[in-house]
Order: sequence, then structure tokens, then C-alpha cells
Amino acid sequence: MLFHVMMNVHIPQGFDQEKLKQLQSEEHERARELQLQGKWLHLWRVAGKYANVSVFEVESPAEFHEVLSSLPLYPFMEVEVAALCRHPGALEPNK
Ligand SMILES: O=C(O)C[C@H]1C=CC(=O)O1
Repeated sequence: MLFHVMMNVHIPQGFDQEKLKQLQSEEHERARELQLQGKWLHLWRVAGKYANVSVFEVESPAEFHEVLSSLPLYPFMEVEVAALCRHPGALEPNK
């Protein structure tokens, strides 16, 4: 199953900068793992925002939830999700 996700990260004002750096480093490591596992197919920065557009491929909505909530920055994210399916006009079977 494919999921399109928009993640907006909101760090509370005055949040400890060292703790933030640590969380960001853990987040990058987790993102790396998920990309290497083939679950995080696309990861794009939204220009000018602390936000990304991503596409995940997972087995089920339950796995998707597990993956997303495993992200260290998840508690600071506003997330918009759309489940994807193949478009009949798409030229190639795409992921
Ligand atoms: O920077 C972000 O958009 C937040 C998060 C998503 C992947 C990652 O490494 O950090």
C-alpha cells in the first residue's frame, strides 16, 4: 500500500536546542533505515518550510501507523495522509 504524507514539523518556542539536535539526528537515522528497508520511497523538502512530502510503501494501515509513529519527531508533527492507488491514465505501473 502506498501513502502520500505531508509532515509539518512544529517545534515549541524555547525548546532545548541540544535536545532538538539530538532528536533531529535520531530522526535522520530512522529515516535512513526506513529508506534502506524500501518503506520510505520518496522524501522531499518543501522549499521554505520545516516540512516534507513523502511517499511510503507498507503492507497495511497498521504498519503505516507504526512506521510514522516510530519517528523521533512524530510528537512535533502535523501530518496529512492520503492513501494512493494506481491512476488509470498513468503510462507505467508506478510506485
Ligand atoms: O526534516 C523533516 O522534514 C522532518 C523529518 C523527516 C525526515 C527527516 O529526516 O526529518
